[in-house]
Amino acid sequence: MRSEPVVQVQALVKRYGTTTAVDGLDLVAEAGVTAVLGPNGAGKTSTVETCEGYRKPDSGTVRVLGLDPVRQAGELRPRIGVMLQSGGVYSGARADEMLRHVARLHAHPLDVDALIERLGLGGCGRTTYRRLSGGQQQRLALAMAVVGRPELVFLDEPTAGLDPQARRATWELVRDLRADGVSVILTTHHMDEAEQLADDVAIIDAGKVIAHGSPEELCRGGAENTLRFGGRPGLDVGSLLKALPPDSSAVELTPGSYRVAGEVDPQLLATVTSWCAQHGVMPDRISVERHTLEDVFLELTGKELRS
Ligand SMILES: Nc1ncnc2c1ncn2[C@@H]1O[C@H](COP(=O)(O)OP(=O)(O)OP(=O)(O)O)[C@@H](O)[C@H]1O
Repeated sequence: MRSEPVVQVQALVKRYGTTTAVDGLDLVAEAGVTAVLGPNGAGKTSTVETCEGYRKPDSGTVRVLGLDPVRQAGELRPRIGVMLQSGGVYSGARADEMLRHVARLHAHPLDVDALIERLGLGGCGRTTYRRLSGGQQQRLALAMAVVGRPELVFLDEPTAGLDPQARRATWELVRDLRADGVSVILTTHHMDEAEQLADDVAIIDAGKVIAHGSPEELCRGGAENTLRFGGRPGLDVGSLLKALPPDSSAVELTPGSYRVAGEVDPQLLATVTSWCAQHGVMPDRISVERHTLEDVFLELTGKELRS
């Protein structure tokens, strides 16, 4: 693993006329998989395209693998892979030709045939790009981004519109890239994708990073998690509260239905069950409601993600 961050963005500003798409954004991505989440128009694509060297910052600094993506593009380009949402491909070329062409531009490419099989493109190698389905075009774009064995790959919504099987194949490929020491910056609208794949998540809203951390850290840092259990009505919740860590709460919501809120971890679960044992309470149900990244996102931005 590299010790220096793969991406360092400081006070980035990107404007289009009177629209400020990126508004003083700071982001540090370490080696591994970083997911960039945000509602429509949050500035994700503008940020990522600036990192790829396709857009020039209005102000601020961007370093990718320690290099300036605009001024040192010649040095950077062979070391990164870029999956564009669309375009950049000659639509009359055959899928396998394009992939082999990109592979030849790199010193140590992946095995093209294995990659074609891997992404379920085996049947369409001889098909021209324009005749591929949307999902096939997307998988081909992914293959072209990774075939050169880059050190860092930018994937802009890699699974948008894919069927579940192609989505799983894409996830597997991202996991393999990570295992091979390749870092990935991934924009996505799928929370489960971020939760499944990312070491770190940056949530962007209105051109700024508003939260950054591992999925676990972000879920812990959001609203409290809760534990619910059912027992006989009228239990002494004051006594239960004394057994719990200081920032917890315990209430009887309706007769016989109890809710404990706070940092719900295995220790807290053990404390509640042990308190029940000491007081001769046999819970008839017990459940832990963990906050998902989706909840955290909604709390922070007040917006739903496009699905
Ligand atoms: N080339 C452009 N010219 C003018 N405005 C633009 C341009 N590209 C983006 N914008 C505007 O900048 C803002 C941020 O757009 P950007 O595409 O970076 O956001 P995003 O988070 O990637 O959104 P999405 O999830 O919808 O792709 C939006 O208001 C968008 O309309």
